[in-house]
Parts: sequence; C-alpha cells; structure tokens
Amino acid sequence: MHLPKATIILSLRTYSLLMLIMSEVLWCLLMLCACVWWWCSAPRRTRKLLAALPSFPQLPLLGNIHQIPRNSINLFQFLEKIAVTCDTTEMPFVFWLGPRPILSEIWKNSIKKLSGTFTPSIVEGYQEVFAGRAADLVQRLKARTTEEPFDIMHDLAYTTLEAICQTAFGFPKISESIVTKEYYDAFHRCLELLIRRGLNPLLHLDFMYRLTPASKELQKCVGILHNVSNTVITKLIQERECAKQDNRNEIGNNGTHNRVPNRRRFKSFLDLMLEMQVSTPELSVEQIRSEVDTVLFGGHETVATTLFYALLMIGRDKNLQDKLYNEVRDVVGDGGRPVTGADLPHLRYCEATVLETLRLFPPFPAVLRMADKDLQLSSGKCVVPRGTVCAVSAMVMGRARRLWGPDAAEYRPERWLAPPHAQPAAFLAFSYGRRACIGKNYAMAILKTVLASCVRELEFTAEQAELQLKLDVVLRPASGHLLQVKTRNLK
Ligand code: HEM
Repeated sequence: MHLPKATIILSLRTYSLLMLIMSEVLWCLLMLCACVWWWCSAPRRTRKLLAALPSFPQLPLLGNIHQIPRNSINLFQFLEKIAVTCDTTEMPFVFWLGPRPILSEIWKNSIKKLSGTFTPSIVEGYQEVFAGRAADLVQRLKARTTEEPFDIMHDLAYTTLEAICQTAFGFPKISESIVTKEYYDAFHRCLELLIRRGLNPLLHLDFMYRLTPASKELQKCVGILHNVSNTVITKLIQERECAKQDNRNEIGNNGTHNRVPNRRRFKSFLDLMLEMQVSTPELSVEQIRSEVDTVLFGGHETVATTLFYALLMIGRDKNLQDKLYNEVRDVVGDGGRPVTGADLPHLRYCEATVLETLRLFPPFPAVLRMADKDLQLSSGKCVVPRGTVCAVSAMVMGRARRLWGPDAAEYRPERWLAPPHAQPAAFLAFSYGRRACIGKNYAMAILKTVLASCVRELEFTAEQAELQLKLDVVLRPASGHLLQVKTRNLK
C-alpha cells in the first residue's frame, strides 16, 4: 500500500521532532546526573574554608554556573565587577562552578628551562630585526594614511609575527611563508573557539567537547599552526646536520677547523632549544615544538595588542603624543636612523608609556594557578584549600585604587617616571614568580623600538568615545582596532 506523499512528510517530521525531544530529555538527564555526581564528589572542606569569601548568590548544585557570561563583552564587564569587589573588600572572589571553585584546567607539564633564552644580551642581538620590522611597519602605515580611521591590528600583528618568526626560528624566508592568511586566521579562530569553550561549563568536560563540531574545527586550526612549527623545526634540524657535516668535511680536507660561517648574527630561540637538547636528552622534539608554539602564539598577539593600546591612548591625548615624540627626537633624532639597543635605556617616557598601557590593558587579563598546598592568605582572612584553581588577575590588580591611588583608572605614564611605584606584584602584566613571562625583555625591547619608530614619523588619532572592551582570551576593543594615521610634518 502506498501512503500519500504528504503523510510520509508529516510522519517524518513528527518522527524527527520526537527524536529531538528525546535527545534533549536524555541530554538534560545526563547533565543532571553529571551535576549530582560532581556535587557529591566535591570536598566539603573546600566549601567550608572558602565560605567567608565574597561571591555571587549561588543555586543548589549549579553554584554560579548560570551567571557565566554568554559573550566576550559581558565577560569583560563581569571581570570588571569582580575587580571592584576585590578592591573594596580586599579579599579574593570565589566563583563556584557547581560545587568547585574552579575556572578552568591549567597546563601542568611544561619544561622550565627557558629562562635563559631571552636574557638582555640575547635580546640585544635581535635589535636589528626589531628595527627592520619597525621600519617596514612605518612604510606600510604611510601607504595607508587616510582621512578615515581603519583597523590597524593586522599591520601590527604582521609586524610582530614576522619579528618573532625571524628571531624565534631564524629563517627570514620561511617567516614570509609562515605569515600567511591561513595561519593568521587559524590562530584567531583558535582563540575564539577556546573562549567559547571556556564560557560553556558543559564543554569543560573533555568527552563532551570532543562530541562537538567546534572540537573538530579547533583540531583543524591547531593542525595548521602545528604544521608550520613542525616544518620549521625539521628544517632547522636538517640545517644544523648539514652544517655539522660541512664542518667535518672542512676539517677533513685541510686539517684545520674552519667554522661554517653563520648567516645570522644571533642565535634564534630554536637554536638555543636544540642546543639545550644536547645537554637535556629527555627534551623531546614534541616538547620543543610546544615551546616554540608558546613563544610564537604568546609573543606576537600580546605585543601587537599592547602596541595597539599604546597608539590608541596617545592617539586620544595629543599632549602625551607630543611628549613621546619630543623624547624620540631628542634620543634618536628625526633623520631616519634605526632605533638601536643603545637608545633603549634613554627612551624613558616611551618605556613609561608601554608600562602604563600594560597596567591598564594587560593582554592576558588573568592567569590561572593551582594552590599546591593549603595557603593562608597574609590578610589572615581565609585559607585557600590545596587544589583550588585561582585566577590571578593582572587587570584587577592594575586597576585597584588601593594599590595605585585614587587616579588608578587614569592613563598617566608619568606615574612610572618617579619611583616608588606600587609594590612590584601590583603590576602583573607579565605575571609574577616562577611561571612569569620569559619574554619580558624581548617584549619591552620590541615595543619600545616599534613605538618610537612609529611616533617619530607618524601621527595617530583615535576616537574619544568611551572604550568598550571584550575578552577573547586576550583583551580586545569591541569596536575593532580603529586608528587614524597621518604622516608627521617634520619641521
Ligand atoms: C606585552 C607582551 C607580553 C605579555 C603581556 C606577556 C605575558 C605573559 C604572561 C602573563 C605569561 C604567564 C602565563 C601563565 O602563567 O599562564 C607569559 C608566559 C610566557 N610568555 Fe609572555 N608575554 C608577552 C610577550 C612575550 C614574548 C614576546 C615572548 C617570546 C618571545 C613570550 C614568551 C612567553 C613564554 C614562553 C611563556 C611561558 C613561560 C613558562 O612556560 O613558564 N611572551 N607571558
């Protein structure tokens, strides 16, 4: 018997609707079971110890899960709200994911042998690359001067990514092919996908996340990024093998040890890692790749974002921009010579501008740390139980009135010129202690070089409207990275 066509369509629709409802019900049941299990397995002692700390009102079983912001603008506002509470109560803030004071998982196994890789003397060797990239950026921006503001971020990120590729990998040619649109897009998509996962607690569970299309997309993007670092590492290992071989041949041919001339005047980060591998054989190529990725991802976006906020802030205040320009003209001159390593210590206002930018707009607004033992806070107000994940926020600390004074919210580079500043741990843009940023010397040198080179030849103007920020792993302006650029009239 043949059913009329309309009936078949109707029954198919009803069937898919039923399936949808059933899968939703099943999903909710699963979630409920997960929450109950989660709740029952949580240590009661933790709740007791942290009970006195400020928090948002909680729901049974869920804690504060329902208050997790839905998008990156709300996430920034949410962090701001917590900042005010921490500042006024002088206590840490607890956010309960169900029964646990957890924000996210943190990486645990990473080698900590990198602290010798960006020492001031090594970074000084990179200065020529920094100055070269800065000069390129100035030329690119000169070609883009218009009456209208434009999104400058791609130009800034291109500059920092190229500088990091050249200094971290030491292959100028490969670096050109690294900075492809595909690579850049994959990096940004990774950040977006990570923040979306962070905002949805259900997706914190790895097995849940693996079921989503976002997980597959993330894997694809990470694959693109890893492909680049793998290619580069393999090439450098081959180059080193060839150099060794050539060296042996040279000794064999004429009996003397003629070194193969090095194309570069500095050792790249990857050279240093491969040298480290000789003395630390347990250091695998996989670990080296992971460190190279950290430097590449952690280094380029942070520096570009800081540059943007520095240009934005001086673009909003002509007086600040003039002060900066006057200093650069006095130290470097306006004849077009590159900024050298010897100039950097004299660019004090430039340094103050960078530090003030990082105080108010730290690219990583918070880092996560796990308490490896019970921790009595010096205020005596609470014990943080072992195993608690703590979000230590550079943004909250950088904006705290009790640490920086009543003008804490004001952008005022001068505060860095007259010591003493607030206590050292109040400035957390590069984090603090054993896991602090190893690229701080690198970042300060490239930031000062690029900022000075830009201000010497260009003038920046930015909208005066209130700045709306959002949190996409790094801190970004919600309206885009808009600036207006003009060539400076040199007298
Ligand atoms: C303004 C620029 C920068 C800022 C604000 C910044 C900030 C930070 C912060 C806050 C951390 C700690 C992350 C955590 O604990 O979870 C970190 C780690 C790190 N940074 Fe930076 N960074 C900057 C530039 C750079 C540059 C230019 C490089 C390299 C060229 C770099 C390399 C690294 C590495 C390798 C780590 C991981 C260190 C470890 O494993 O302990 N950073 N950075």
